Amino acid sequence: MDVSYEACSEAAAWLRARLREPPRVALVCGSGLGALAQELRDPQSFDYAEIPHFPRSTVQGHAGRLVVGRLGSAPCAVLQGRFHLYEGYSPAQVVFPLRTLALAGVHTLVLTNAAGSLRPGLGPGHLLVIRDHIDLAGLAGRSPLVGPNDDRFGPRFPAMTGAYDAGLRRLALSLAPPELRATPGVYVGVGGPSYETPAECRLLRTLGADAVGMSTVSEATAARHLGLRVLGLSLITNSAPGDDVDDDDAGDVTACGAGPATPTGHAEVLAAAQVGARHLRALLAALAPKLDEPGRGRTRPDAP
Ligand SMILES: O=P(O)(O)O[C@@H]1C[C@H](O)[C@@H](CO)O1
Ligand SMILES: Nc1nc2[nH]cnc2c(=O)[nH]1
Repeated sequence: MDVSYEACSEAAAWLRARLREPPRVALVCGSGLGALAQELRDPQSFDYAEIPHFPRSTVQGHAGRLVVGRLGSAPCAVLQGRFHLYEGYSPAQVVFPLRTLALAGVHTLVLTNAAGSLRPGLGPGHLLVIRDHIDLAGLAGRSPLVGPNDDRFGPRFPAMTGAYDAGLRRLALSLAPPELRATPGVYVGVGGPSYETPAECRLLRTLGADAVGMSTVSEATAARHLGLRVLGLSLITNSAPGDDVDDDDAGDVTACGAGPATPTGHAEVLAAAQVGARHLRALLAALAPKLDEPGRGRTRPDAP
């Protein structure tokens, strides 16, 4: 698959030729969160298979469709389906859709995901508003920015301090419906697709993570490289096994958060995400007027 700047530009031009107006905000739907696209007015919809160079979704709960419409007054593109490293996609393939949308006009990116809680008291149905992340794959050399740098995307060495926009985070925390018990925290991205062992959860907690998932970090890294403003929202679908869990008996014991210890399967993650999606939709509707601002464009502070 061609992941070059030229391929992204071709996909962006294909979209722009078909859209009533270029998108300025993009939203990536996490597992089971595709219903977030229902917030869009006057939607236009495209299967990923139609869009030049786009990868294909292989995971249940990721429809593989791009829906573009108005979120409040903001022209918004919703990716109903994302790509994960465990599907066999390279980091550059994982971030191809958001690079395309940036070239099509997007300046603000909302990343959502379904995640496991590592923090006591943070349980299924709660929302972690991402303050910072730990990119385990990226730290091990599987960043989407590895390889020759194309300066047209962004600089060779982008800063990742303040990667998640503080203003958007404050807004999300203040506007979230009370049912979501929204709290700021750190998301750790792991490779998957197996869920974590109790020992791995202990390790991740020691690293300072509050929630664990298999996505988002590559996208946030590429988005900052592009100079996009990023908001990250983790809907907690399960608690990861805690210190109190006997490794031989992990299924029986309630773990560090409320609710069931460790997901026993993706179906449970999808079911929990679908329950929380209703409140996330309300949050998006409340955030909509703040996501687009006249005059705002993609910023590349340290671009050459
Ligand atoms: O795309 P997200 O991060 O929401 O999906 C999560 C992580 C895995 O893909 C899957 C595990 O159930 O859900
Ligand atoms: N890695 C990981 N991803 C998830 N996505 C939803 N729940 C989980 C989890 O417990 N661990």
